[in-house]
Amino acid sequence: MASVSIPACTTALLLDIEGTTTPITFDILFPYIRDHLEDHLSAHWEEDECKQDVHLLKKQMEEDMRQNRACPVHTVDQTVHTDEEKAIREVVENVMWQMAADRKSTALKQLQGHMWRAAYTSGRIKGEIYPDVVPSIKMWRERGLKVYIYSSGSVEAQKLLFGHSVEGDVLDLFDGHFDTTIGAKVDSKSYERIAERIDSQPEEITFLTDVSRANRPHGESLCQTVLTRGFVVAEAKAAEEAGLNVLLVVRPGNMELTDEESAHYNLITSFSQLQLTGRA
Ligand SMILES: CSCCC(=O)C(=O)COP(=O)(O)O
Ligand SMILES: [Mg+2]
Repeated sequence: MASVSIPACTTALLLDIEGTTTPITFDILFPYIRDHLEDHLSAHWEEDECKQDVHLLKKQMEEDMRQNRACPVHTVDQTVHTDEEKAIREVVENVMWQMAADRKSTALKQLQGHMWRAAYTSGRIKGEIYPDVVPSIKMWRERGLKVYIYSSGSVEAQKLLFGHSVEGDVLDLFDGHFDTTIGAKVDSKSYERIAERIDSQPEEITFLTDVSRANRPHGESLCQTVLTRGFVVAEAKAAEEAGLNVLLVVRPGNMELTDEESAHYNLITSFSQLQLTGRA
């Protein structure tokens, strides 16, 4: 395995989760949402947290409609009798649609985090982490580097995943967490804000991520992707624009890179390939 050097001025590593520290298939977490969504909404509909989640989802739907983004047309099924059942069906429909399109809206991610909480704390699910991740982070920290997470998953969901991982509670490996409340991962301003928040210059940060452009669900045209997501620029490009050093992480199941991207970015298949040149 070839090693890849990071600039000697690097003081911090910023890590994506899905496709970078954790398998992209997420074959436990996302199916859990699909299987339990309706029951979760029915059980917690009158509680403040659930009301806030639904409020945020409704604001997102309104924004999507204002932006002329494709969204589900409500086709409430005939078995639905009460206003509450109808409202729940509409939320379910919208959430399923957002998940099918792999939307990264703060509203969706907040609801998912709240739903996963009970499953993690009861031990029903555990956060997946690739085996090279924990030893590498420990080594980077021993060499004086700070390590942060920046994921579309909410900070609460991030902490649940690393706090209840297959390797136990590894939360103390991280110096901080960022999610889309600081800005979208495809917006270069988000990376500038993170640099400011961690008191670093952008060029002192190395960002490890899997996504170089918008994920396009299988069979969807580029035009559909632009309509449903409202962007085609990706997080690697946005981070680069902000002045960060970017490494693309190639893991099983990640989106295939174009020849141009493979030539442009430094690629790693394991964190253990990172070489900390010029550091004590
Ligand atoms: C934090 S666990 C859930 C991850 C998630 O919901 C997600 O969308 C991952 O996106 P990422 O930015 O880590 O690729
Ligand atoms: Mg990712």
